Amino acid sequence: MASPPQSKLSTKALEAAVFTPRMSALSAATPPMSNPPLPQLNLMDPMMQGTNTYIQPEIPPFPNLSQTFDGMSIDQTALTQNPYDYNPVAPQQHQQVNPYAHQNNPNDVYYAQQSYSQPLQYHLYAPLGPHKQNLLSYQRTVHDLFLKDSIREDLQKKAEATLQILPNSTLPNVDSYHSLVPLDLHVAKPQGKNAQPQPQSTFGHTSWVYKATSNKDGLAYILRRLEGFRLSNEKAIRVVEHWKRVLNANVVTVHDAFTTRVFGDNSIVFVFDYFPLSQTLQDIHFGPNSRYQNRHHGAHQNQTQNANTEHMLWSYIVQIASALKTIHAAGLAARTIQPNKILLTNKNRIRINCCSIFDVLHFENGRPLLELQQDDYIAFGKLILSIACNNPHAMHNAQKSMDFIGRTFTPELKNFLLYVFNGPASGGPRTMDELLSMISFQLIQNFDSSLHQNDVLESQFSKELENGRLVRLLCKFGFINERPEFAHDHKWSETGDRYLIMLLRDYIFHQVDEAGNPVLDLVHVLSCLNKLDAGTDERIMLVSRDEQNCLIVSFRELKRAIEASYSELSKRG
Ligand SMILES: Nc1ncnc2c1ncn2[C@@H]1O[C@H](COP(=O)(O)OP(=O)(O)OP(=O)(O)O)[C@@H](O)[C@H]1O
Repeated sequence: MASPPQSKLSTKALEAAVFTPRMSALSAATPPMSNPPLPQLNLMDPMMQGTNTYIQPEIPPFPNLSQTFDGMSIDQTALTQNPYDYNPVAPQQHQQVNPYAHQNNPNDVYYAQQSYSQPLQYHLYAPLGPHKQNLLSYQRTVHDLFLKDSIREDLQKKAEATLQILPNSTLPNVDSYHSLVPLDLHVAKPQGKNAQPQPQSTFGHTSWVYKATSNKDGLAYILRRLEGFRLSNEKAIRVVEHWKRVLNANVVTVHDAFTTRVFGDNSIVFVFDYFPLSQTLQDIHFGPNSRYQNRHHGAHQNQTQNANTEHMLWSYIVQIASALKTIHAAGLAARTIQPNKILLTNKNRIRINCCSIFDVLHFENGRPLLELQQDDYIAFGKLILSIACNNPHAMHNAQKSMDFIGRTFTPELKNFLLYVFNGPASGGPRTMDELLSMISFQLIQNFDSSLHQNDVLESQFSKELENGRLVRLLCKFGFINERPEFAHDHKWSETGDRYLIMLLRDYIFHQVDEAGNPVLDLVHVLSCLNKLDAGTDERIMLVSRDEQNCLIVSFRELKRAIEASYSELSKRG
């Protein structure tokens, strides 16, 4: 019998980390679920030939300045000015939630059907295995070999949200977009005497946000529809062409805008990039489910908490400054810097949403660009002030709020706010270059964090580097070994290549130790499969099942044998 391989991973360390026993223990503990039929994956030739062809599984749907300003105060005219007419109370009246972030609400118009609630079995991704400190430096757990569960689960949820559809939807196809799913749930309102008018969005029109799939490229997009809008000037909609060229990692890219009557009215639709499971800063910081809800920044928090809050604020400031730099350089103004129009798409990762809409809607107003851009700075300051004070109404008592900022955070933050509210001491207009030089140290710090984050992701991805190849190889094994229809075909199963492959499989998967116990060594399996796929010249000893014969054979020869058998199978198929 083949002796156990010299693996760097101890059998003991792996005992608790092997798939099968744990998975079955989990399934035993889990009440049986009425699972939908498994997706039909077509594992045909393209995959086996190493091409990137991927057959989309059918996913079952489920519901839901370097100048100090310390002695200065804020110019009251700047504070009373409200460039965007932003009313922080409005979002509460206009109750909207992301259906993917919440469970079904029976009052919701679209998601009352319980029947298609079928979440993925995330419990299967729970971290398992012994604690790191029990292991020696050369030992690894299974989880060290694959992508972190939290990242995989996050990506799974996002993919699931992207693929979600609305069964029995009566929503029409719009232009080249189909499979519309509404993302902002308009809560059912009482009818008749108590009927209330449909709430208006930031844009002064009833607005709807749909996720939709493009039939040009198959990708998911956001369609933002404004009801009852008549385009009076053809030129207005062409502004979007300028916005299409604004490519910045902190701006939600706009792709198109068109008018339509498919909803039975005159609507204008803007097409944006879709970021699954994103939430607005309004939801995150001031929403009913906000984790900051009962938190009072400042005196009640310790220094570490204040430092964390400031770290988050600088991250927001740097990202918005980057977006504004690109937007202003393109001869445009953002006009939507407000909490309900900034999306959080990942931890501390924000993007300005809905750019271009005001430019189209208020085209006729023709306000000077410089004025609009200066309004962006004030809106920027209001946003940061309200988040720093954890109070959407912080602007109502700006001086008190600024005193609070001065007591709680570093002087740099206060100086930043004074600059965006008051402008430079020289009295000229604010400029992005001046602002950026003021916050240059924070830019470097954020750049550094983002490089660290890249390194973490790269090391995570490297763990999955070879998995695609190995799965294809395992599939070939599965196709070749133990074919019942060829069981009595002497030529197929008993001789040459197939015999070698069978012994190789025993060598890789069916090793036993001196006491005859199975050796479940994942590192041995992975290293054999990698050597086999590479076709190395390393030779191994394969032992027949009756222990009467030994064969010394290289991985290169074994690879050739697998290729030959697989091509014979595909010829017969
Ligand atoms: N580009 C996008 N990608 C993914 N989700 C989005 C995108 N834009 C909006 N959403 C989702 O749609 C929800 C509603 O967005 P919306 O901008 O209408 O916010 P709102 O608070 O309802 O603002 P308003 O009062 O103007 O309607 C957001 O909470 C967000 O989850």
